[in-house]
Amino acid sequence: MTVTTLLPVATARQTRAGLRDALRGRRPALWAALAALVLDSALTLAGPVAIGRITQAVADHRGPSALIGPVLLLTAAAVAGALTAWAATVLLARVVLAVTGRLREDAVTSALAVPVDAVEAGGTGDLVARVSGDTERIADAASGALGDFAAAALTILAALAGLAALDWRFAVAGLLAVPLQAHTLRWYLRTSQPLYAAGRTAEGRRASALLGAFTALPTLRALRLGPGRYARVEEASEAAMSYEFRATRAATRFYGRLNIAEFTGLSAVLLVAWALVHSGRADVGAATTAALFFVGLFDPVNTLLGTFDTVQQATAALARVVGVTLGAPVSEGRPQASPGRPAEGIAVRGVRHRYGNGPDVLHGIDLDIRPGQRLAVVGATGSGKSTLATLIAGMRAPCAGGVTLDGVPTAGLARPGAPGNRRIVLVTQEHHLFPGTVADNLRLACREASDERLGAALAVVDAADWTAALPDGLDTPVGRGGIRLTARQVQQLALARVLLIDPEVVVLDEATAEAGSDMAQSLDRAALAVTEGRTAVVVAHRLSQAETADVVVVMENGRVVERGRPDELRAAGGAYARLWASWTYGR
Ligand SMILES: Nc1ncnc2c1ncn2[C@@H]1O[C@H](COP(=O)(O)OP(=O)(O)OP(=O)(O)O)[C@@H](O)[C@H]1O
Repeated sequence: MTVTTLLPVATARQTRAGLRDALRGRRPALWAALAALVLDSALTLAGPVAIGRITQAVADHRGPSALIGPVLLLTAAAVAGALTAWAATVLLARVVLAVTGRLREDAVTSALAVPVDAVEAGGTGDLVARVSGDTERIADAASGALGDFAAAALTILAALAGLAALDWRFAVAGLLAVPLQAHTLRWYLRTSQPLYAAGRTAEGRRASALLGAFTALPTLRALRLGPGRYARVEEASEAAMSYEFRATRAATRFYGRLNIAEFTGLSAVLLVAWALVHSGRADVGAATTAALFFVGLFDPVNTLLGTFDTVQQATAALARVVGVTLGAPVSEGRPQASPGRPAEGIAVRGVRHRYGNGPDVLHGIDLDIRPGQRLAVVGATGSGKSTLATLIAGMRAPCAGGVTLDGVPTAGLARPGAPGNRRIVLVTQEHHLFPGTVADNLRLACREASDERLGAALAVVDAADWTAALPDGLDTPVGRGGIRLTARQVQQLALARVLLIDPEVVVLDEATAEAGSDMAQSLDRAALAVTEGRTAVVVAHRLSQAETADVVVVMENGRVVERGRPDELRAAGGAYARLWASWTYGR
C-alpha cells in the first residue's frame, strides 16, 4: 500500500506564533473581556453569602426584617452579574470572530499558495480538510469553549478565595479534591492528546480517499474498479471511526473520575463545617456558605477540565491549519547565471527534476529565452516537455538548478501575492470552467475589465461569434448548471483570460485538438495571437505549432537533444526532421 505524505503539521512554537499573529490588534478587546469575566466571577459569590445569612437569621429566630439585606444583595448581584456576563460575551465574540476570520483567511491564502508538489504528495483531501473541517473546529472551540474556560477558571479562583475568607480550614478541605482532579486530568491529557492528533490525521486520510474516489468516478465505473476503491475508503473510514470511539471512551472515564473527586472534597468540607460549628469557631450561616461555595465549584471545575477536551482538539486543528502556511519551501536561491551573460528574459540553468522518489525525468536542462522570443518544445510522449513547462512557469521548483525571469526565480513569482506574480502565466491541458457566466469566467483574470475589453479578448481568440450567439451573451451561465461548452470553447476562454492578465511571458501546454482538424487550426491561431508581442514557451503537441516558433528545442528522455530555427532543423536531418517526417507522413 502506498503511504501518502500529508502536509506538515506546525510544532507547538509555530502554532503559538500563528495564534499571536492572528491576535494582532485585538489585545485591548481581549483584556476588556477578561476584566468583565473577573467581575462576573466575583459576583457569583453573592448567592452563597446571602443564603448563608438567611440560614443564620432563621437559626437565630430573627424576624423577617433580617432577610432584607441578603435579598437586596441577591438582587443587586443578579443584575450586575447579567450586565457583566453580557459585556464579556459581546467583547469575547468580537475578538473570536476577528481572530478566527483571520486564521481562516490565512489558511485559504496559504492553501492556494501550497506548491503543486506538496498538494500532490498530501492529497487534495487533506488540504480541504484543513481549510474547512479544522478551521471550523477552531472557530467552534473559540466561540464556545474559550469563554467557558476563562469564566470557569476565574469562578474557581473566586470560590477558593471565598472559602479561605470564611476559614482557612474550609479552603484546605476543598483543596483535598485537587490532587484527584490533577491526576485525572494528567491521565486524560496523556491518553486523549495522541488520540485526537491521530484522529484528525485519520480524518484527513478519509477525506483524501473520498475525494480521490469522487474525482475518479468515471474511470472507476468504466474500468469496474469501484469495489477496490470502496475498500480503501472503508478502511480509511474505519480507522477514523475507531479513533472517535476510543476518544469517547476516554472522555466517559474522565468524567466518572471527576465525580469521585467532587465527592471527596464535599465530604471533607462538610466534616470541617461540622467540627467548626461543634467547637463554636463558625456559625451555621458560615458553614452553609462554605458548603455552597464548594458545591458551586462542581460546574466550573467540570467545565474547565471538560473544555480541555475541546481546547485540545482545537489545538490539534490549529497546528494543522498553521501547518498549511508552512507548506513546502519554494526555492528562492539565486539563479546560477552563466558568467558574463546578462540574466535577461528566461534563464534555465542546470535544471534537474524528479517526482517524489522516482527517477530523474529532466537531466540538466540549460536554455535561454530572450524577451519577446517564441520557443517551441517538441518531443515524444514522456520526454519531459510538460515538466519543463511547469518549471519554467514556476508552478514547481526544480530539484536542482534554477529557472529565472530577469534574474528572479520563477517559483517565487508564482506565489499568490508575490511581486511580479502576473508576469508569467501557464495555460495547461486542464480545462477548468468555473461555475458562473462567461463574463465571470473571464473576470477572474481582471475583475474590473469592461464588457468591451472582454469582447476584444474574445475576438482575438476566435470566440466572438459563439459567445455573441449565447442566449444572454456574456451574461449566460455556463458549465455546471448552465450551457455546456465544448473543449475548444473552454480553451478559448482560457486563452482570453491570458489576454486580460496581459503577462510578459506565457507558457502554453495545451493539447486539446487532433492535428489538422478545424478545432486545431482555430486553437493554433488563437494561441499564436495570445503569444503575440510576449515571450512565449509553447509545448508543441502538434508540429504545426512549432513551425511558427523562433526557436525549437527537441527533447528526448529528459534532455534537450537539438535546438534551432524550425526550417534549419528540418534541413539538418536530425531529431526534429525525423519527428517532422513522421508527423507529415500521409497528411
Ligand atoms: N505528476 C507526476 N508524477 C510522477 N511522474 C510524472 C508526473 N508527471 C510526469 N511524470 C513523469 O515524468 C516524465 C515526463 O513527463 P512529462 O509529462 O513532462 O512528459 P511530456 O513530454 O510532456 O509528455 P506528454 O507529451 O505525454 O504530455 C514521464 O516519465 C512521466 O511519466
